[in-house]
Amino acid sequence: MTTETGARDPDALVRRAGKRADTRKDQHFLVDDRVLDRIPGYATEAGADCSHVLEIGGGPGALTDRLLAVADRVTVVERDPDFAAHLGEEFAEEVADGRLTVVQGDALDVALPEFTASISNLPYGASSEIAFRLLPAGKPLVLMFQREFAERMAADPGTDDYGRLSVTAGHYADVEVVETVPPEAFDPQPRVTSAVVRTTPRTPDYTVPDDAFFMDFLKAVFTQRRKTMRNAIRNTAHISGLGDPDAVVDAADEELLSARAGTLAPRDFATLATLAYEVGEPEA
Ligand SMILES: C[S@@+](CC[C@H](N)C(=O)[O-])C[C@H]1O[C@@H](n2cnc3c(N)ncnc32)[C@H](O)[C@@H]1O
Repeated sequence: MTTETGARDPDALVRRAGKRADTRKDQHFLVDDRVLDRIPGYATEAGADCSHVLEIGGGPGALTDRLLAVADRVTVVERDPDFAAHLGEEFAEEVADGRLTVVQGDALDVALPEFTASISNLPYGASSEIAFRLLPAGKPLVLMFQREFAERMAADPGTDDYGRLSVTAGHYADVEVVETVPPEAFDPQPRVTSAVVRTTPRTPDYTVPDDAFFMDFLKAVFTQRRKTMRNAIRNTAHISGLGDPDAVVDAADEELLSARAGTLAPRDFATLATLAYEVGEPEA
């Protein structure tokens, strides 16, 4: 059974999978054809290279089917063994001709293939960890998240939503929310609204001293987002691991020190983190 666009009917896919969704395993399946049909377009309209698309969390395969229509090759990672087996059977032809590879495993643990783009309706419970596994690959991503998470990821400095998540995501890519998706588009329906985010990789026009230290520094200063950076750097040395935060404050620019974390741009954090790394005696 297919829809008007020739894609496989999502409800029929759920039936053929022969298994009820388990919401404790983050199984909320997209069943709205219009949303399913639009998602791959967010990648293609931005010129993403779809020669090898990675999908995390294939479930019954409605999005997998749409991805196979735009990609030369798809790899899908699915943790649930029953859904992974279903994907192999439902798309046996594509598996046989090498266009689809099904990997049964946890997207946080399995070795990910070299991919040119990832398009996924992520499991809510692990969406942040999975996104930050994908972002450093420097490829275009189209990912579905909970709306609040998506908005924080895409937020600009000075807005309420702006935080560590916005800076870390913005360090790797330009981030935009391209669509919000209501609970009714899923079966079973989640309690929250979702949103599709598109990330376009970018090479920052600044450097950071060390990725891990940069992330620790951000985590630390955003625990005191309403304090001036002068106080935030001093008060959070136990989190950032700085042995001598006063040396950082003595060396830094007054303009950056008197600003609050919620208003600084990623390059400002990079400037301060570089200084902290050089003179603040970070833990080895
Ligand atoms: C929100 S559903 C999306 C399913 C399908 N792509 C869709 O759009 O209807 C998330 C899927 O991810 C799977 N999943 C959950 N945690 C996972 C993990 N850590 N690694 C890989 N797959 C996971 C679930 O079994 C489920 O099939």
